[in-house]
Amino acid sequence: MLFKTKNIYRKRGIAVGEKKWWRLREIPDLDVEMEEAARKRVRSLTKPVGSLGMLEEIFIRLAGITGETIPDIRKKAVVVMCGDHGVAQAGVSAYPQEVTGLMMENFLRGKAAVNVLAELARATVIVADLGSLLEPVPEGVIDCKVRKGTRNFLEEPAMTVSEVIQAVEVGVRLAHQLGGQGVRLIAPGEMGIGNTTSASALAAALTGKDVGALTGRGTGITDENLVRKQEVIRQALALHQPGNAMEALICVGGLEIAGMVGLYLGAAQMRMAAVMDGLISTVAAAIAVEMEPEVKSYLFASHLSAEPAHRILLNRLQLTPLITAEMRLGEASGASLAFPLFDAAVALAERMATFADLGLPEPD
Ligand SMILES: Cc1cc2ncn([C@H]3O[C@H](COP(=O)(O)O)[C@@H](O)[C@H]3O)c2cc1C
Ligand SMILES: O=C(O)c1cccnc1
Repeated sequence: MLFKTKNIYRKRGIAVGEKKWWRLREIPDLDVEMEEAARKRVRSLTKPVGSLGMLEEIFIRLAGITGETIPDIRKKAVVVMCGDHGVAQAGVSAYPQEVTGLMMENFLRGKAAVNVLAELARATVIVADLGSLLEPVPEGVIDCKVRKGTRNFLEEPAMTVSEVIQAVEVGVRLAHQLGGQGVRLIAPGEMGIGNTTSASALAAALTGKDVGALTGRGTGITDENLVRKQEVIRQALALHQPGNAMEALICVGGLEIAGMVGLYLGAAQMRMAAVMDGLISTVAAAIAVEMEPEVKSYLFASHLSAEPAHRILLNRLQLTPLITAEMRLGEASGASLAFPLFDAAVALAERMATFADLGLPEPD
């Protein structure tokens, strides 16, 4: 049976937007005094004012996030959230659904792109299964499977309210655990064949932008399949008519995307800086910001994906990507690639001489 989201709420009696069930802790404000001290420190360094560009901004915001004069960001984690998508049956990806499970095993062996890049950045890689079709969940993967794949959102909402709640909570709790272990920089990543269709539909629902303008080729689909992908998204949005971000997540989202929403919420609650990757992670971050606007202060954009919706979402979040490398992979590969820039930002502020060290007056 087809039904609209509002009816789901009525059926289950859950006021998803009002109860703030994801708020395991309050999101702390940034430490503005520490930010001010960091800004002063950056100005005092032996270089023209502003010449280290975004590296300066990173250092200042990290100081505000951590409350530390020299933020200790040695502990970094990449969390690859995995889930399959019912809509993949509509022929919207260039690859079959089995690839999701195969890639999970690849992550475990340390052989995926994200493993290589995370290792270079000395970041830990954690893999969590929220909804893959793979059974049993391989040892080494965190088993938090809510359901084997989402429903095909061309026919019915992808998830139920309670499934979304479970998946978001997985992310929030995982972020809390990592924060408790001293992780200061987190990069939510994902694996899920078909998830650029889900993410583009979410981006369209969030921004109201034209589906034709924001839908890309994901894994590299043909012209013909791109037209089909756009049609799938239009049909799904016409069917469900989501009225807000949470309704959109329920109707056209994914389990791994909901889990990433939780990671961003949990990261902010734990004063962790969250580095976004490409389209899928950014749409999850944008949903988290809709749920809790304070999340935005904890977000950093790593790279600009070739997916057109990514630029649109970054503009909406008013964030500038550090890297433009025409990547379109996901997994948190772009975020991992950007991790060393964060170390660079801190090292520069910590180790450069100041004008005072040279016996020169500071710039006005
Ligand atoms: C081998 C392989 C490795 C990947 N790693 C990330 N993705 C990326 O591609 C998928 C999204 O694209 P689409 O919507 O077109 O299916 C996601 O799983 C994403 O993380 C991969 C895709 C493949 C094929
Ligand atoms: O932007 C992304 O994250 C992306 C793009 C294509 C395929 N998978 C992920």
